[in-house]
Amino acid sequence: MSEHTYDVIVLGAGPVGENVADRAVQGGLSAAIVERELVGGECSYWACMPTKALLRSAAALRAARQLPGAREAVTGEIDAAAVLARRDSFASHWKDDGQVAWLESAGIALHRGQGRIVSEKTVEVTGADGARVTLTARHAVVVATGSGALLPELPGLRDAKPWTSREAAAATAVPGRLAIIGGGVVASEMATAYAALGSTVTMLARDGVLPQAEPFAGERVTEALREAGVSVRLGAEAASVHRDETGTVRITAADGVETDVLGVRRAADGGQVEADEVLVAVGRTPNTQDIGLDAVGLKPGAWLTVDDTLRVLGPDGTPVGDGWLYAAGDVNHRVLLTHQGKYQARAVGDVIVARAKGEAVEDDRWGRHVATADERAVPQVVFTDPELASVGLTAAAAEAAGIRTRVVDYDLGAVAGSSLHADGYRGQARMVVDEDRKVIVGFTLVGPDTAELLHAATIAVVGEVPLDRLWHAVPSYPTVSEVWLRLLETYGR
Ligand SMILES: Cc1cc2nc3c(=O)[nH]c(=O)nc-3n(C[C@H](O)[C@H](O)[C@H](O)COP(=O)(O)OP(=O)(O)OC[C@H]3O[C@@H](n4cnc5c(N)ncnc54)[C@H](O)[C@@H]3O)c2cc1C
Ligand SMILES: NC(=O)c1ccc[n+]([C@@H]2O[C@H](COP(=O)([O-])OP(=O)(O)OC[C@H]3O[C@@H](n4cnc5c(N)ncnc54)[C@H](O)[C@@H]3O)[C@@H](O)[C@H]2O)c1
Repeated sequence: MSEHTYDVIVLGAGPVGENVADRAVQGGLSAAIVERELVGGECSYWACMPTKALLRSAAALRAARQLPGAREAVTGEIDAAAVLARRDSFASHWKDDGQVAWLESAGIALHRGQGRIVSEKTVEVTGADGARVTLTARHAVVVATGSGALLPELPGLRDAKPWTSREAAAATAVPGRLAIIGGGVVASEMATAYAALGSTVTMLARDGVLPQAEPFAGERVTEALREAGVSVRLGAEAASVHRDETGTVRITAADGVETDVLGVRRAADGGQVEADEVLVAVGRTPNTQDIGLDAVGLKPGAWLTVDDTLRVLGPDGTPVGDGWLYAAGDVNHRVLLTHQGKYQARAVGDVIVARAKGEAVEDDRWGRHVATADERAVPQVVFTDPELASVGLTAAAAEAAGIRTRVVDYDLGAVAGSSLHADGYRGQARMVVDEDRKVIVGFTLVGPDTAELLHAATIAVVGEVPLDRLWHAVPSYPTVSEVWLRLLETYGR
């Protein structure tokens, strides 16, 4: 068994692990990363990039079809094979040579295999051939092992060979009929993608569509999915799944309660759904089952709880050992998004360097070594059509947090820039104002091509820019961003 010592050892070479190691090396430490599959992680090969590639061509086609003059130039239908081929290239054909080359250029050592913590600051790596390597960290071990799809205990589900987000992202053919269990982000994006690629899609959205977002956003996306031919069954809950000998999957749905877009509640249709594939998209589970957590007194299979500088906390609420164990990204369950995980990674890499060098730790709110934005300023774009772009708190979440709020809504389609952007542009914007501090604590946009508008709102929320100063941030005419002015005018001066 070979042995190596580094300043920092990172478990998992997803986007988060890569960034932790990079920051540590940039700070003058040595770092090794352990990866059991592909360097680049879920995001690169089975999540963010391939799914967005599946969605993009249809969005461009929709945009062209909404404009006279351009519409006439669209003479055919979407070419699903070409979309899948473009997706393949965005998943780097499921090869990680490019990212391995980047690790080398960044001075990060790579050990391939399953990493397990065996004792304080010590990790054992078991390669595919069974060979073992022991790695010892001088300063820190960082768990960045991410998450996997959660499969609920549903009679018949596992035998029916369901798709998870991985199979949906990497499919080699478009199924004729696709059933989706779930109504969250993966379910909504994949319903949008596969409906556009030609599948007949049925969504069993037990808890509604995008229930974490402002209600108007989920309603607009539900409406749009239905306009695109998706059967959205709000309130319907899958009770059992069976794949017969012909390959057809039958999902029996229990009756539920449906709340329609006007808020009217009624009994939801149970019954059966038939499909060629069933995608299960009901959330994630942490990749901590087999990483040796028991060796340090933690529970295998659990999400890792962390303090402000992302050190893993033990059952007694204090950092494990002398604070040598950190967790960043999906695995700490703070925010399951790539950009937010990478933000944590920068804080973790830098704080490990600071502690190693005996420098001051800046762990006050918005300090260099903490991920304060995770608490109340998380931006997210859901790439449905229309897109949902949001940052910070919804009106309901702000109220629940005890903030005295005023909610301002504006019809996005009524902005001059929107009507130019697309004929029949439909959308809505909401800003949630903290009335005591006169700053924005939440912002949501739902409408075509709103993704790129989000960052202005993120800066306003993170910067806690006072509303009276925002009046001086004048949006250009005629852009969709003029909604900022309209929202301020509606709020009043
Ligand atoms: C379908 C889908 C679409 C998404 N789209 C977006 C999006 O558009 N934008 C966005 O911001 N987020 C998106 N996300 C979320 C995003 O994918 C995750 O937040 C992100 O991948 C988390 O990064 P991570 O590095 O923490 O974990 P991962 O990307 O999961 O990487 C963890 C790595 O650790 C490795 N690993 C695990 N255990 C071990 C071990 N014991 N030893 C060695 N290696 C190990 C894994 O093989 C993996 O490579 C999406 C998620 C899904 C499922
Ligand atoms: N564009 C993006 O930013 C993007 C895209 C995809 C995924 N992601 C991230 O990946 C993570 C996983 O996405 P996801 O869609 O799997 O999770 P999610 O948490 O967004 O949605 C899961 C949904 O399933 C529902 N649900 C839970 N158990 C259920 C059950 N037994 N039957 C029916 N419905 C059930 C929940 O109410 C929830 O609405 C999310 O945190 C998300 O932020 C981000």
